[in-house]
Amino acid sequence: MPDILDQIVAVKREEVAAAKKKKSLEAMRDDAFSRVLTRGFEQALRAKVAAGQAAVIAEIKKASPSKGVLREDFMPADIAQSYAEHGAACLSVLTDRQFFQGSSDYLKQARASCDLPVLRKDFLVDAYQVYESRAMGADCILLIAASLSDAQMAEFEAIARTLDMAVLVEVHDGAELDRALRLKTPLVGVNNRNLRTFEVSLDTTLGMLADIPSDRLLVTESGILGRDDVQKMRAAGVHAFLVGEAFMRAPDPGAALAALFNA
Ligand SMILES: O=C(O)c1ccccc1NCC(=O)[C@H](O)[C@H](O)COP(=O)(O)O
Repeated sequence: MPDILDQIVAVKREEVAAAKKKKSLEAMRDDAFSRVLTRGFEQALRAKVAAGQAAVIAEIKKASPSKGVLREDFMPADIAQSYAEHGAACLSVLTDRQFFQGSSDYLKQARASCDLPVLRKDFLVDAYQVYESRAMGADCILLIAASLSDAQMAEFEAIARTLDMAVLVEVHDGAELDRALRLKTPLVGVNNRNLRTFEVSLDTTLGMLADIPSDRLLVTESGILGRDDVQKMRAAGVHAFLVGEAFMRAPDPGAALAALFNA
């Protein structure tokens, strides 16, 4: 039985093949280039850190493979506005439908309701999806080292750069970090969740800290649930966070962000 990451990648390949039949690569590329203005994703993170604050990428996700449905009352525009009012640096919006109950419409609604830069949180397996990400309005894409070859990561990053999109490269171990550091992007996410087993440990980030060059901006991802977690990270010199579940389960996700990071 293939693990969950392999299942997701297989579905993504099928989705891309179907999408290309509806809209060609050339047409998608034209759409992407017609959207000229990106919002500065890296700049938004760095501004928070420079101000001595936590830089929070606040996630909008209805459900996940490991936790099921996180939030019934799911209104992406309202959630995005609340995040913006409570000091998020950026948004992350799940667009995968099958495994996360996400949608490209959610990304569009969230981005239209505030002025924060937006990460398209999905599983990219084909260059087509990089253009598609920009066409739907994303300011940043995610490259998951566990599911991409070096050549794919370099190709997708190069396309993202031509579209003025930021790239967050995600790793989970030292070997993936070595590969990620061959890219140009300064944004390195360390996912505390093993995407194949769902095991979560904040020691994943803490154990890799020393190997991340100082010119990279480390984003710790997943499993940040309480103020102790935030304090532990900040004491270790980690100031950028990607958080989903802790906010999604709260009545007001933005207020939960403030309580976790600003109280
Ligand atoms: O969240 C999952 O269950 C999951 C399963 C398989 C692949 C990816 C998955 N999540 C993506 C993420 O990395 C998280 O949504 C993100 O880092 C936020 O994590 P959390 O704060 O723990 O919701």
